[in-house]
Amino acid sequence: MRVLEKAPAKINLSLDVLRKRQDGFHEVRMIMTTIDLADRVELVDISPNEIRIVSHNRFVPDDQRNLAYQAAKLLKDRFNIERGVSISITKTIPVAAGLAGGSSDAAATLRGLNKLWKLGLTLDDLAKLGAEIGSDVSFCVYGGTALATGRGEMIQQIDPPPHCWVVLAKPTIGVSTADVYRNLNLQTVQHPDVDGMVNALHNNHYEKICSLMGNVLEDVTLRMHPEVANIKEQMKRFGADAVLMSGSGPTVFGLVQYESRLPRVYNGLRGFCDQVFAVRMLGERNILD
Ligand SMILES: C[C@](O)(CO)[C@H](O)COP(=O)(O)OP(=O)(O)OC[C@H]1O[C@@H](n2ccc(N)nc2=O)[C@H](O)[C@@H]1O
Ligand SMILES: Nc1ncnc2c1ncn2[C@@H]1O[C@H](COP(=O)(O)OP(=O)(O)OP(=O)(O)O)[C@@H](O)[C@H]1O
Repeated sequence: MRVLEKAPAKINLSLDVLRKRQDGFHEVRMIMTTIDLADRVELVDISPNEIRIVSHNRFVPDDQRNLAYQAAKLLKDRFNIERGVSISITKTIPVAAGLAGGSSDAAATLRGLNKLWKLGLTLDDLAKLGAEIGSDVSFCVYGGTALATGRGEMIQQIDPPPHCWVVLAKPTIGVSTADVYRNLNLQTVQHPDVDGMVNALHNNHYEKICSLMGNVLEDVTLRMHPEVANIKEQMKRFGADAVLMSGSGPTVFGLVQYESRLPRVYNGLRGFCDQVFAVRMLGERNILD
């Protein structure tokens, strides 16, 4: 049997860090939403009792370091599954970009194996398991739009953003999430208004959403990689309505309300960055069911 799952990327419309915890993680309050930029994960039964990763992207590990491998191993061990699976990952989401590509592949693997192995688990069960793999995996199990708290694994679905376009530009550098959190100085951060953003989404207020976008990790990554600031500047100059770095970066995204404005922003950025995408928001609930 064969199961195909879509693994969409996320962006953070708002990302606040409250404190550092005893376990080394940081307590966050952030708003994540799914966009129409997705990897494809194909799961196929194989006769040897093993997990095989197939990916033609040289930046993606094909062994136990792959988050999709870890997702399959977790289900196999937890539910004593004596079956093999081949996991083919077709990457579209840039790697180490702040877009949760690996986390979304892991989440898609959890959803897909739940079907392939007929485990009968709910999305809540899968999200709980996903938290054992990484902080962003729980959100990626559900997709949609959510307020994420704890270390990012506590998910509350909220209203989706209005229909608009998202332009993404990923500079050639990769960023380590652990390094960015380590270099964050909580004494000096400007906290974004996360609750204001929840309200703006509820009221479907596009201009308010644009004005409230904020990410406390942005300054840290900008200090480490000044070229990210340049991309932000260019994206504003070419006409995006609001511009922010996603997650720990380095990808910068810009919101564009009118399709007529899109070519100017997209083509303008292509002069600065190899990896530029123009996609739709995909923040509605239950898109992955
Ligand atoms: C930046 C975000 O992508 C925003 O959505 C997430 O907070 C990071 O999620 P992630 O990549 O799934 O992170 P994990 O794989 O769980 O953790 C990677 C590293 O980031 C740091 N980390 C991550 C999440 C968190 N709430 N606090 C942290 O300090 C830890 O040093 C951890 O070892
Ligand atoms: N399925 C996968 N796809 C991409 N990278 C993976 C995968 N599994 C493991 N990795 C490893 O994880 C690292 C981070 O990649 P990923 O694309 O998930 O980062 P990210 O988008 O910054 O994640 P996040 O936004 O959750 O912090 C990569 O350098 C790669 O070695």
